[in-house]
Amino acid sequence: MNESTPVSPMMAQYLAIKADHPDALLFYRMGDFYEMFFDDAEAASAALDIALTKRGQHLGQDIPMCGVPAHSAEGYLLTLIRKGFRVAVCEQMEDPAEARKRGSKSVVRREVTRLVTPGTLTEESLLESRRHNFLAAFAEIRDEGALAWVDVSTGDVTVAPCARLGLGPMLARIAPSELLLPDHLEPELRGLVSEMGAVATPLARASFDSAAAEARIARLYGVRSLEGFAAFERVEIAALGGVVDYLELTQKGRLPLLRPPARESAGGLMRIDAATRRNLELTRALSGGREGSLLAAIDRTVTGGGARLLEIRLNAPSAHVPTIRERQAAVAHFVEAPEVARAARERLRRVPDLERALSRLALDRGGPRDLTAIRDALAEAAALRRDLDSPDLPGALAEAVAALGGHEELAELLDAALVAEPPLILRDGGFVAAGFDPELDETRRLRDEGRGVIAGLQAEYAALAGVNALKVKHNNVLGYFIETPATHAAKMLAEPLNATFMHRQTTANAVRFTTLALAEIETKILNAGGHALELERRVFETLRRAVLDRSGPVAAAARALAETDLAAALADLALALDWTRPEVDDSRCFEIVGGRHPVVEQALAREGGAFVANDCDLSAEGAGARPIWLLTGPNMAGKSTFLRQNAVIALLAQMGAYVPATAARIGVVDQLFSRVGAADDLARGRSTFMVEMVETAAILNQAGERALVILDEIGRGTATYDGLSIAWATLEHLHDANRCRGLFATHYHELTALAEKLPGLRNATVAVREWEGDVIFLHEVREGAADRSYGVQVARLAGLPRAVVERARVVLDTLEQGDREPGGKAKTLVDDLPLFSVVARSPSPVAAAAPPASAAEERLRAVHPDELSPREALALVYDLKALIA
Ligand SMILES: Nc1ncnc2c1ncn2[C@@H]1O[C@H](COP(=O)(O)OP(=O)(O)OP(=O)(O)O)[C@@H](O)[C@H]1O
Repeated sequence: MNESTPVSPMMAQYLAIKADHPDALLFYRMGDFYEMFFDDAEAASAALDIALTKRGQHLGQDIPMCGVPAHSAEGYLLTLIRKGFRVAVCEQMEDPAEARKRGSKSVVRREVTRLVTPGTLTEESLLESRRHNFLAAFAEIRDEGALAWVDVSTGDVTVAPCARLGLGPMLARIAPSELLLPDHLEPELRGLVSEMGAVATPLARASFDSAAAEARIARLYGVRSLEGFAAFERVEIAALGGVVDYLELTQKGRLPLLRPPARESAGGLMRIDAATRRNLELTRALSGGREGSLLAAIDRTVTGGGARLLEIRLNAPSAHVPTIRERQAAVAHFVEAPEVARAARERLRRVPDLERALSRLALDRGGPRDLTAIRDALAEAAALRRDLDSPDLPGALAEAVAALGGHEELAELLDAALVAEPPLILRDGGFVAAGFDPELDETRRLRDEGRGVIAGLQAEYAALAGVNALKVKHNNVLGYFIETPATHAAKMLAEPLNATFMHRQTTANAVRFTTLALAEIETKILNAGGHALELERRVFETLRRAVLDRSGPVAAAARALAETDLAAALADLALALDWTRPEVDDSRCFEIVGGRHPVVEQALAREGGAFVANDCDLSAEGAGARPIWLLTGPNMAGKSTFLRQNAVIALLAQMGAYVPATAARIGVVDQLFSRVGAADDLARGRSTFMVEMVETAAILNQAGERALVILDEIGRGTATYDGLSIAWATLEHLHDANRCRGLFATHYHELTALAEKLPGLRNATVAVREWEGDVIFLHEVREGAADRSYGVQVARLAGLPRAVVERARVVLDTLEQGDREPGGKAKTLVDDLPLFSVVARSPSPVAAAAPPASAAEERLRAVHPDELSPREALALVYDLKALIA
């Protein structure tokens, strides 16, 4: 170490704390700022775009530094977290005056009070109110795996078995922002985790030790054994243990209010893998945003909790018929009573986010507004219960409505204790209502009416001394004092007045005194402000305790509000868009009458277009069942839309919603697969065709009898004959081996011949009409096979140069005659057809392939503008218009 620049005590403290948190930025509190030093300062100043300065020296080098004001730290934290940093927040744990008492060299005691990471946020400003923010942990014991996930901001905890192979789909479904995993797995899984949009955080293996975990979790919930919650596997306990260990680490012992862990059994949910989610654009459109996704199209919830529940349900539709029916019944209740639903939604709109307020209070990170949020939410919940209560409520809704009430005592307490609109920050005070705490009222009176109290004293003392000119005054040296003109000095200093008035000072014209009462009042006034704040803190703590004592029922009310909101929102959607209640059962039926695609329909509606509804019957039961449809039809006809709409209808039905159709009967689908041929996957650096084949393989290997498989142009990413052969074999495999329900769209018309061989295959086509060389899309799905692709016509609609379109027609005709024989007619084409020979000879292939001129063009060519009168010119315009009409 460089002798000339010894490490300052503060820097020594900084370095010691930093050494405990090497992988986080250290927000080191200094007065009103959080300061960062060294590499942290350089990284943070770049990430936050703030000035990098210097402060002193360390080992002979300048110390880089940057800082952010403590009062606006949240915004900076958000930016840092979004950019992938973790932040250790280090606070001053004592008043600097305390530290000075220990000697001039002593440093204020500081401690890291919290580690801020993507998965552990609770602040309103750091979270999206309508989305969950999950922290997940993956554990493995031998060849069994489990995933646990928790939303610290709402207290939801879930755990499910999850083999390593299933981790990708699980992460795609839950979309955690952070995944904890044993450090030895991190290198292997890092890529997968970041592909799913999460940050991977490695933890020591000990964090996942199942025996220690069990004890840790039992302690957290204050129970002897976890058996009361569910029969957890060891590996599930290990995963939960990882979460709890990390929470203890990051929250520095202050644990969030976690609900008892729910165990998700395998088989209860419709399984949907990551690619299917992407293809169906469940929560994100292919463009990346929420806009254009199915979620955006169906979300009519009016509360944050309702929106979060909707996303969960959409991501994990049920495969359990009774659960699905129960949810449908709740929606149906509101569909049948639209007025009740409307009023309920009006009320729900006013309900603050109960779950998040509750969890901030539990973490002791809450403020007065979290208390008023709970007060207001409970009041609305009670009113909602009165509005909704009726003897004919279906099961799930009846349970929710019951949970909305029963909080009167807490609601009354909060109501009496809090002002209508409190300030944001606890230490500003001013949130406790007058009349709640007599001592606080008195203290505030002293603080606010200090002058009045002093004025009262002045009158009292003037009368006592018999000196009308007696005044109570204030200056910075003496504080409050009593002053009389010098003429009264003798009387004031003599008995009996000198027993009350104590001499402080004599000036040229006046004598100054104090009294015991005045000194007391002065201290009271001075302290009143601080004291009032202290009393308010106490009240806050009492209220916080009262809320936490009832956290179970309050959390249940929060869940009930979300359930009610979701059911009413789905009913609103069904009524507004004329959706129907699907019949869901354990059969292998799949009959949709008049089905529509909600996102495409909404997009068309915005442009004034109408969606053409289509039927689909993939039922796999009964004689003559044809559970697989082979769909051919021109480009742009609506094949992809049809495929997806049926998958989406199954999904909506199983999440418990109504569906965009006039009638629907669906035998529960336990796996949903949707693939589009040759989607680009440049991010993963695989060839498009490779991706397509990997994904197809996954389906062929996994899809069972209850699966619904949607394959859109599989095989298109390679040479025609290879593609056709792969599509052919895939179709046969789905039909014979997987025996699932499915839709298969293709441009390989050759495949339609398979319908004669495979009894469960039906040919279907999307109808178009040809008119004067153009295609008109009817968007109607009918039985039968398409006669051709109309690709050339579609290309023309797309604005391909006319010469290219004409040339393509000629090539197509020749190829069709030669039956796509690679070495045959195509070869002749290259040699014989005019374009290539023309290109060789003429610089203008466009002219060479020019089409015949239209009547209007011919008419125009014949015109000599110089010879036209204005009247003739006008007549010509009319003629031309008539010609092109
Ligand atoms: N049932 C429908 N009613 C009205 N318009 C529809 C319907 N289906 C599709 N469309 C419209 O047609 C457009 C093309 O549909 P889609 O992408 O499904 O066609 P496609 O046959 O899969 O085309 P390609 O073979 O080129 O992929 C959609 O964007 C939509 O605007």
